[in-house]
Amino acid sequence: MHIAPRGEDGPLPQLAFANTFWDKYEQLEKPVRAGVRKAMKKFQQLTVAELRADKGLHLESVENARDPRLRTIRITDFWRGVVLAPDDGGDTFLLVNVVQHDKAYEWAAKRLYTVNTATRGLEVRNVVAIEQLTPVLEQTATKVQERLFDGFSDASLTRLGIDAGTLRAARTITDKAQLEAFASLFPEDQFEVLQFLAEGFDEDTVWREVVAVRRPTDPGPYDPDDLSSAIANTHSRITVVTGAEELEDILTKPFAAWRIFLHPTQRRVAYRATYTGPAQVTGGPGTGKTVVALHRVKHLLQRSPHAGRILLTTYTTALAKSLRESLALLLEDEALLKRVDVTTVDALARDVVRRRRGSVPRLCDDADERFRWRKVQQNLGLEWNEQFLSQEYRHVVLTQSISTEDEYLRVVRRGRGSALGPVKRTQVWRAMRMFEQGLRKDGKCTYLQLCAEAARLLGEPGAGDPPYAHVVVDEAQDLHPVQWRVLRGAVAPGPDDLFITGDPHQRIYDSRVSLGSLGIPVAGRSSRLRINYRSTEEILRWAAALMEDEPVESLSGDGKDSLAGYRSLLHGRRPALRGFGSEDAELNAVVAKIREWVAGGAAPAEIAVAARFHQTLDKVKARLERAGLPAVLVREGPGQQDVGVRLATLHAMKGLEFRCVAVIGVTAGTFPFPPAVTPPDVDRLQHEADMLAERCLLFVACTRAREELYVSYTGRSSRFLPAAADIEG
Ligand SMILES: Nc1ncnc2c1ncn2[C@@H]1O[C@H](COP(=O)(O)OP(=O)(O)OP(=O)(O)O)[C@@H](O)[C@H]1O
Repeated sequence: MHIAPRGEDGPLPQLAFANTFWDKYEQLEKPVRAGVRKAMKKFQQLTVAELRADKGLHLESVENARDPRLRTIRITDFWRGVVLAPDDGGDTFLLVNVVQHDKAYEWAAKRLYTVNTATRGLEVRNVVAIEQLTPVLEQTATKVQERLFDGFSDASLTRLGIDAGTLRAARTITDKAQLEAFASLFPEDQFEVLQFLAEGFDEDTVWREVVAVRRPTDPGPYDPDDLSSAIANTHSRITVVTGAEELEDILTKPFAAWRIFLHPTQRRVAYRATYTGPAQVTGGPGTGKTVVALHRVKHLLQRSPHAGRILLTTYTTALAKSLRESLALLLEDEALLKRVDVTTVDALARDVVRRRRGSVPRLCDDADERFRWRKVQQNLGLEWNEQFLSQEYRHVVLTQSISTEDEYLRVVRRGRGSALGPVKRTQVWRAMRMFEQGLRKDGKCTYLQLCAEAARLLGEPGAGDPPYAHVVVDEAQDLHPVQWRVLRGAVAPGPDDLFITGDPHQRIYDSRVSLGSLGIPVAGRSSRLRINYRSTEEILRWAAALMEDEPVESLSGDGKDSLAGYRSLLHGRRPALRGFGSEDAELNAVVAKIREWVAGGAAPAEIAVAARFHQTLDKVKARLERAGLPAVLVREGPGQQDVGVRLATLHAMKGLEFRCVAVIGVTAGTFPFPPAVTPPDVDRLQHEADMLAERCLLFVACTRAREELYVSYTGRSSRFLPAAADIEG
């Protein structure tokens, strides 16, 4: 039980906020928010006895309440707060909602708060709705052969924390859709248990993944009335406020739920005291991998307040900028923030080379690189095209650090699906040499060559201590083995050296790695996140179907990864798929769609249009501007303050998110895009990898949408899309 500090006339209360309150707080009008602040201050100034007697607060019980501990308090003349107040002389008060006057009583009357027998967390249910629904469903359930939870005994369900009221309702459920209808009615932890079971997980896995991550290590005897302990156990939904400053801080700053309420699995992996070596966190889009990476940085900084620097990396400069901003939100202490470098691996490599060698060669961009391979191919009159040569260089020569012809002649070309005998290898090697010499002559290098050089410098004898105490990697799925070598060299092997987050389903640059072989073994230190916090379930299902349940190579390269159990608790409209007879009609339709979104309340900056080609985006921009809608190209790096619909290529959508997303031009000729896919007769494995990367590209773009997803094409639709819609226009 919480022991409160004593005021002169008794204990001062302990104040806590529930997520049900935060969900709506930001949308409340200013005077109502001011009322909340004023009321909450009283909880820090008055003793429990004074609070109960305070006329301004007017702590009042609710008529016909199913939970006698629910009270309402005055916020303004028209708004009331709903508070769970102990009726046993305890001192913890939980603000659960702020609702318009009459509705506050109605809301409160239906709610029942209970302590979960297994997780020991505090849960809320709409007990009135459940009791009304259950007898109706019981009737229909008798007519059905099989119900969703028939395979689980009452004892198993009880062990997992399902209590009598939930059990009776759960026994009536026939399918997943019915279960979803209980999402906002059932107690939260119990609902998650049922969702896991419905997804096919067995009892022990559910215990491990849902119950154990929440249950305190030493739970002691179960006490259904110990509100304070239950509140303290419910980190994922309740935040306890300790001081006046903290209260002011959280009520006045823009609220970002991810800073405070972590899912138990997120909290467990981010705040685990220590990992004995590299640790890995995977999960589908929007499951909070970036959030976990940020909290891990916080944990590492706080754990050792004076020791060593931390590197936080991500894939692009734009994402690094956004990570830096988020980290500043999470860490209020400037001194801690200064100990973190947030950058890309390429920028780190450039820095290492510049420091050690005094200068860095000029970098060759993708177009230049392609041009150079084409020239090499033509000069030598080779049978392989530029794409094949470039991939051979990337996947074999750089990956396996091949530096001599002899090594190349002997190497096992892992991951390649084409045979090359010694004569052919000699020819290909000549191409590799010519490519490297051409770059050297021009004082240039590719990014990957720069990384290879940085990794070599970091590993050189006498190179000194690695620059970082800890490395945290976000968006890890697209890193090439030489980039991993840079990271490996940037931190000494040991406990908490590398913390890696990524999603192999979002691999769009075909980088295949085996982390173990790079000195980054993650076995036994891997976790998975399954709940999507970004998109609605409707968007998520639609997007996941694009992947056709195709198992993809895991992040660490030692098995397969799947999206099993991946889901969202949010619901919304189903994504729209539309086909058009001409590009003109398709472009007009996307402009009309954006107008509709804006009219519906979305700010232009909350909307994105994604297309494969820059030219398509330029056309969209011109039309939007003609329609009086501002638009900005993401490649120009707009800041948060810039208004305008965001226009991005599909590759540039990685890591971003928007309220509404339109993905256009998803036609048969662009997905898959023939120049991006190696023909199977050139290299079978590369063909498969390229096709998968094309699918992933579409998947990534579609999973950026929070509320609305719209996909369109002209003529014939891409084969990755579900059954074609009727052609319009
Ligand atoms: N515990 C949480 N509470 C509230 N919001 C959360 C939580 N975790 C994540 N989010 C929100 O969900 C969204 C997705 O989170 P995040 O970007 O970390 O996911 P991700 O797994 O890195 O996504 P992706 O792989 O698609 O880039 C963000 O808006 C984030 O703020």
